[in-house]
Amino acid sequence: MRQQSMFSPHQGTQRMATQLSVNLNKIALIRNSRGRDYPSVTHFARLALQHGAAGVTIHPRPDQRHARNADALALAALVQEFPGTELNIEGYPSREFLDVVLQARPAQCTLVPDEPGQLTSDHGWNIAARMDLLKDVVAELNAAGIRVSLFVDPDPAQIALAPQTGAARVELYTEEYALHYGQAASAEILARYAAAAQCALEQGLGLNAGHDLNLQNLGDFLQAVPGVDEVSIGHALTVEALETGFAEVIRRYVAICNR
Ligand SMILES: CC(=O)[C@@H](O)[C@H](O)COP(=O)(O)O
Ligand SMILES: NCC(=O)COP(=O)(O)O
Repeated sequence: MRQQSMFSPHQGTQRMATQLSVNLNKIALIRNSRGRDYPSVTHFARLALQHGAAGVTIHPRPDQRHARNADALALAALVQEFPGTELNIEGYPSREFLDVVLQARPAQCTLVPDEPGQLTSDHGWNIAARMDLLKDVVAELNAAGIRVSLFVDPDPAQIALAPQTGAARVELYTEEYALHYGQAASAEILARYAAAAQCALEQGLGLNAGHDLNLQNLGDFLQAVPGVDEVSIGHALTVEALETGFAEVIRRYVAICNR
């Protein structure tokens, strides 16, 4: 049972479960550092789904430095083996990206306003400024039966515009929360995320969240921010998996060396 956070706007009420979508970008990054399919993105996707994840996420970037377009098709096939699970493909809606998404037909596509060479996603959409583009792209994806989520800052003014694009969900960009977690500013920041979430719910939007969420900061976020349908987590999750398993693997190698 999660502890109730002091910031929870829904204290005393039962929180609906949030779906975990495991982002496999960093598994792909290690794979790409050698020529073979090891570690295999589909193998780790399968492990995630076998162990209770509700879905998997990839964010193929234009330089294909981690998840690649081919991964989209392989993962689309894999989730079919796990009824009720979903593939989420994130990215900037270039023509190349949209063609990959339309071929893979994931349950969800998260549109992110990334520049081609961006290190990682670092801001949400200015929906007012990109309304025409977003309307066209969302219509194209919706026509293919793909639910669309828009990556947004925790800004009610932007979120209030999301329904005009036709998007069904928004994803709150959570780096600011994660960066300040446990610091003096965190209560005020969390309150802003809760207000942004409330705005999304009032607009009838589904609500996702992601970026730099981890085992430490996720629980308080979900207690304080109402109605989060899905979190997508990859970078910290991969590091945490290494931290959890590293010592044991060293122990096994040393045991072999000492035989
Ligand atoms: C859209 C988003 O929130 C990003 O967190 C992204 O999916 C992670 O991308 P990288 O793995 O390239 O940093
Ligand atoms: N949408 C966010 C995501 O997929 C993963 O972000 P991160 O956990 O890798 O920072």
